[in-house]
Amino acid sequence: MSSEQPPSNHSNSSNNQKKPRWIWFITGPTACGKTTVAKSLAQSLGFSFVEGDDYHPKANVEKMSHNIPLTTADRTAWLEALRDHESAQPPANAPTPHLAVTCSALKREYRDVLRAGGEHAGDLKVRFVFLDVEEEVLRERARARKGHFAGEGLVRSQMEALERPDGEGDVVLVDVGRRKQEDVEAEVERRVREAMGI
Ligand SMILES: Nc1ncnc2c1ncn2[C@@H]1O[C@H](COP(=O)(O)OP(=O)(O)OP(=O)(O)O)[C@@H](O)[C@H]1O
Ligand SMILES: O=C(O)[C@H](O)[C@@H](O)[C@H](O)[C@H](O)CO
Repeated sequence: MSSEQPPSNHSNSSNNQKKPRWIWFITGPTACGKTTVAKSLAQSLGFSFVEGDDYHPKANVEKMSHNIPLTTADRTAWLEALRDHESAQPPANAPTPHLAVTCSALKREYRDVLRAGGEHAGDLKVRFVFLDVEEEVLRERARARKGHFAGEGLVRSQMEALERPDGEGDVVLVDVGRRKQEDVEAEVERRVREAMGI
């Protein structure tokens, strides 16, 4: 567990020491609950919330809405746009400088793109939560969900693309299959607090 304390606001003036800024990517395949969990985490801990789907180019959304899986080339600019949040100023009125960002981050190489910002800045900590869930549950959630461009037809290809982050030390794995939403949210909050030492 880290002994560093996250800032309660953006100022580091009290002891002149640079306090870390944490960027939490909430990851996993379509309909696993990323948006639900990230919003709840942001609300509970005063993080700013970033919806990763908002940064897809139109062409990507068009493909996904027709159940056509994205390629790595399709995902590159999108991943870079999400990574850019790591170096952007946090909103001035946010209670903390930390972020909760949704991003499927299905493959190791995609997570490595997101890790890159943290490697060059000692005060930036890039971490992941992987929402672990079986395909059948994803199908059910995607089927029940209304008004979203990603439907049940995208689930299979997402599972095929997925490289699980087992053994990656900066990833917190949380089982989200057939568990109540509030239990999942509470576990994610607890695990994130534990990692941050707060
Ligand atoms: N623990 C849970 N139990 C049951 N349903 C859930 C749970 N978490 C989320 N859901 C529901 O599952 C659906 C998918 O959740 P959500 O939109 O948060 O997933 P997502 O991973 O962000 O999806 P996408 O990547 O496709 O945008 C939503 O309808 C949500 O209300
Ligand atoms: O990597 C991908 O194929 C995409 O990021 C998808 O995962 C979508 O963004 C999301 O799941 C649908 O809302």
